[in-house]
Amino acid sequence: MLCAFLGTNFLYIYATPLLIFKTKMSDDWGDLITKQEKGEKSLTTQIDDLRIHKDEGQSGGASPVAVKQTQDNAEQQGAGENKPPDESTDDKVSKSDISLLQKLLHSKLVHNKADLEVLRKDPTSPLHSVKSFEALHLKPQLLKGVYDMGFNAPSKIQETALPVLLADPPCNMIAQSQSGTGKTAAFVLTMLSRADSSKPYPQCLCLAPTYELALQIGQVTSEMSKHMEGLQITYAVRGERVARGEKLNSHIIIGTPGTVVDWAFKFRSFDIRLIRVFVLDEADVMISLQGHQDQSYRLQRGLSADCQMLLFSATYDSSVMEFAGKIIPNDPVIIKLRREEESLDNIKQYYIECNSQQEKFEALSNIYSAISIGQSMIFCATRKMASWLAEKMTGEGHAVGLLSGELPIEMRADIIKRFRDGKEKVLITTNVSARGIDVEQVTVVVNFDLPLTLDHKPDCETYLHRIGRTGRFGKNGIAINFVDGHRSMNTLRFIEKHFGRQISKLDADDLDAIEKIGS
Ligand SMILES: Nc1ncnc2c1ncn2[C@@H]1O[C@H](COP(=O)(O)OP(=O)(O)OP(=O)(O)O)[C@@H](O)[C@H]1O
Repeated sequence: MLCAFLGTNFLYIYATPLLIFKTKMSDDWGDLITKQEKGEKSLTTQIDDLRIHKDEGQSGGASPVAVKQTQDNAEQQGAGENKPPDESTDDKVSKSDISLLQKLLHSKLVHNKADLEVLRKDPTSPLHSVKSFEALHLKPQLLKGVYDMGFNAPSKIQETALPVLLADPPCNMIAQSQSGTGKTAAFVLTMLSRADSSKPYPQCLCLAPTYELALQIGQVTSEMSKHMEGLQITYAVRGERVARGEKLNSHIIIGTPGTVVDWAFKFRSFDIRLIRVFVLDEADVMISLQGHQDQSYRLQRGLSADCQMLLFSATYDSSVMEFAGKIIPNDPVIIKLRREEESLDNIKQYYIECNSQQEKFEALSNIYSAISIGQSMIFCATRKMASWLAEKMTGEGHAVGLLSGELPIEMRADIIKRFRDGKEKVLITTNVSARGIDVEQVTVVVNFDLPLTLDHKPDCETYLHRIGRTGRFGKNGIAINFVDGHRSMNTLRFIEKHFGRQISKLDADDLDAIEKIGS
């Protein structure tokens, strides 16, 4: 079935002027998926096959280097209630994978109506917001680059962050807001405002947790600076080499902590004391990766006292805050934009009792035949279950997308994009592989398996996150839960009680009743 998504041997992920990611795929996707299901070499590890090519004639690009997937603390998620925990290693998605996936998916701003919280210890730091980029008095070439990217006005977080970021004397900042709200653009703009291309040495240093995330930032930097003649960017990432004693004459370094530490302290390719802007992006991902925290501290300690220090994160828990406090110790302005709350308002919730997997499938078929469903997401406990269901539904003529955490990240992004574009109307997924994705046009969510935590307790937070995506923007949504036995009925009752919202019983054979829920 995946052949339908990827008809060619090569999947092109990017075709920007700067970089082209190209991955060689197996000729036979069916074989690949079978191997994957048998637990042979995971597709994720095949991201090793990725190659990045510099497009000649562009400045600031990376030279060809092999991409190696970071082996970081992959999160694991338990399988469904019918599976013992040791069978639950179905899907593993790391925080850096989720971050990259979000970057690949966010082609435009995520709007967030939540209130911005600003905290500042130093009352002299500026605090006003700007409604236009002109008001920031940017260099004309930079302003041109910003407009060329289609940015007409600052995003919500940029409105408040940019005046602080561009103030003189420079202010330190810790900023948290969900992915897609404009953080990268804000700090890239800051680096480009402060970099002086007439001085032939690195003045801005940006740390990202992984190779791929560093390249994403580099891409934005190159694009935004395309009218700034002479401005040079260097990637300090695995595979890039500097000769011992060789001095960098580029203005901005974007890299991962390990390589930057080597370049700064071992090879002395640049003088870290001359860095004017230090950015640490994706702090929450950074701390999930072994060694990155210590390397970041080491670099931070090498900076001069008047260097502007900035830290960005999509989440803001105590471990991120502790890290942030050490990286940015001096009077940072702290900006937080909370995620908009998900709610069960506007969502009709139902449950259907079934005795077996096959019965669940038949009930699902009845639903799809009785009501006209715009787009729907179906959540399964395990990858195996998701594949089984995808096959059955495809057999019934449904255009189905199957999202599995084992697939390489760019394939997952492609599957999600296809679903967003309406090319598939049904997206079947496991809990883990759906993390971090927002598909707003979904009208029906089906819990083929109810969500459970790793220790097999009802997972109310995940339930809300799965279902909460249907009833957005005042639209009505439908949630259908399959219950197969005593334990899952208890899970359902727990969730019902937790949210204080009724989950009504639906008879899978009563087509009239099913038709009514769709009206
Ligand atoms: N002021 C703006 N106007 C229009 N689009 C914008 C603006 N700022 C950023 N964008 C676009 O919105 C998307 C998200 O922005 P950005 O990548 O800066 O967000 P982020 O918070 O850093 O999220 P992520 O960490 O996922 O990259 C990008 O496609 C970016 O080009």
